[in-house]
Amino acid sequence: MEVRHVSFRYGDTLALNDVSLPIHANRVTALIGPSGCGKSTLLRVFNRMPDLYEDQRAEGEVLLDGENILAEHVDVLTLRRRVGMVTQKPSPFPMSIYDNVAIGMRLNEELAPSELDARVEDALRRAALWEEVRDILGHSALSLSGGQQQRLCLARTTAVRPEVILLDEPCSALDPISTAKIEETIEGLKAVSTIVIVTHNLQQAARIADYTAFLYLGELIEFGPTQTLFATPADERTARYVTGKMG
Ligand SMILES: Nc1ncnc2c1ncn2[C@@H]1O[C@H](COP(=O)(O)OP(=O)(O)OP(=O)(O)O)[C@@H](O)[C@H]1O
Repeated sequence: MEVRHVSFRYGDTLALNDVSLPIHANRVTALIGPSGCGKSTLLRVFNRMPDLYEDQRAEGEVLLDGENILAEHVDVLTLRRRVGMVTQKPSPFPMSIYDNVAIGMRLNEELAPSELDARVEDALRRAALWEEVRDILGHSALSLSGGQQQRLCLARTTAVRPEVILLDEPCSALDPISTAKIEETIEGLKAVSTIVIVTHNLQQAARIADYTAFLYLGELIEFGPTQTLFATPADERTARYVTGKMG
């Protein structure tokens, strides 16, 4: 994916100002920066969430396999199958664990029951949840713990095999053990998808991201391999942020 000169306004408020960066395939890219710098806005532009609101407007281009996904003619429902999103708060549907994972595939693909079972198992394994739920697949998803629900949401998103997975602070409501499991899952998902994650947790970015983008006041200040950005930042604002002296 390639972000080219993206600007974004909420009404009169400029939330992103001429942001350009590459999003490398089958790698994890972290978006970091102080509160209000535009991280979530950029993530939401990637699957055209702002289309739901009248006064929100993106300019510029986001190329996915060379096609500008911000173009008028792009079918947003098809796009959201290619670019899946997991939000901060776990939001399983009020149905069984199995159905939560199967629902997207049932809507989009014609699969035999045995194939569907296999894909559900595969998605739950990738989300490091299979061993915990294999005997209770018919139970309500709402009976799971917060950490399990978040891994279920990851399984639901990945089950339809999106090319890009967007994660908006997926661990902010989780304990350290669940967080470690999610991070392990993200590492495993790189084999099949490109990952973009918004995180406030700098240690998490350092642990899991191959590339990191630092945003400040709606502008991209610096982008590069995570190690470089943390160890030898080029911009003084990045240096202040990654050493905890800003925000
Ligand atoms: N629905 C909205 N309407 C108006 N302004 C908004 C809206 N959502 C966000 N903004 C503004 O856009 C800017 C960027 O917000 P955004 O949520 O993208 O930042 P963020 O970096 O993700 O912040 P945080 O880390 O606190 O989640 C902020 O100035 C914010 O106040």
